[in-house]
Amino acid sequence: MAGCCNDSSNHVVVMVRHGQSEWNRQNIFSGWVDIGLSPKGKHEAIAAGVTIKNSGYKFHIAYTSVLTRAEVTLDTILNRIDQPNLEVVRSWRLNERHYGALTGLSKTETANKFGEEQVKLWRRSYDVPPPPMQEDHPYYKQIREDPRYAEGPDDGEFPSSESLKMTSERTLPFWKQTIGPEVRSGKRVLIVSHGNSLRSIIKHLDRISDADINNLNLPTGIPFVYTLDDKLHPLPGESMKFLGDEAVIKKAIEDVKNQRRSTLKK
Ligand SMILES: O=C(O)[C@H](O)COP(=O)(O)O
Repeated sequence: MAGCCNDSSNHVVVMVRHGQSEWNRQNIFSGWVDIGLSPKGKHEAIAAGVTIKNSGYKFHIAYTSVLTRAEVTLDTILNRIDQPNLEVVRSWRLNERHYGALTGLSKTETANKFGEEQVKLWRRSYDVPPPPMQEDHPYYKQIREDPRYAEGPDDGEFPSSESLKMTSERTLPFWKQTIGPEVRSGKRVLIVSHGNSLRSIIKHLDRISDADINNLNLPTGIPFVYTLDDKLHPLPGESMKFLGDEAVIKKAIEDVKNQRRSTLKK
């Protein structure tokens, strides 16, 4: 099987950011709002499945968030790789970072109002959270009263806005206590999640500094591979290896980076 390691102390984890969502397409902050995939996102999910299949990967278990855009991307991939019945663990801890008061706002209009620099801080800095979502926010009730959160997060954990650092405080315990032991036991793991929840895991794995994490933009729907040692440290040169066509990958990364500029007023 391609992508397999004979050395049992090496562990393969494949990660994918969900395909483009309707709000990615419209350039709107989504966070915990349950927005579905756009037509392009559905194609990206299929393409991700084809790429993973062509690379020969098979999995023992998959992890995803409780948001539909990630679940649908995962299901699409599993169908393409002929593993529709794979064990799937869903957790709110892999949700997108909570975008607080910015949720539902246009990224372009927000940049026009608060300035590009401020929006870049909110979107990409390590420890600057967006303003909190108050109870009168149009999406507050929809998120807080969603039955999928009946089992958690509890009131104390439920975010009203999250920086990347705050996002890490829920993703990394899940990585270390739930996913990590499975990886170490020899299971091949697939994770389908979100731009910022994955950035928080990548920051940890690759020991990226608080300053440098600013520059990491994850493309939608492009699978990438980590090969880890027994301590779950990436092997040299085996971090974040994107699968697929190089030009497509480069363009997808640029598209995410330039999102806020796409219709910025002159
Ligand atoms: O929540 C969102 O709006 C996106 O999924 C991630 O957005 P970002 O690239 O602006 O962080």
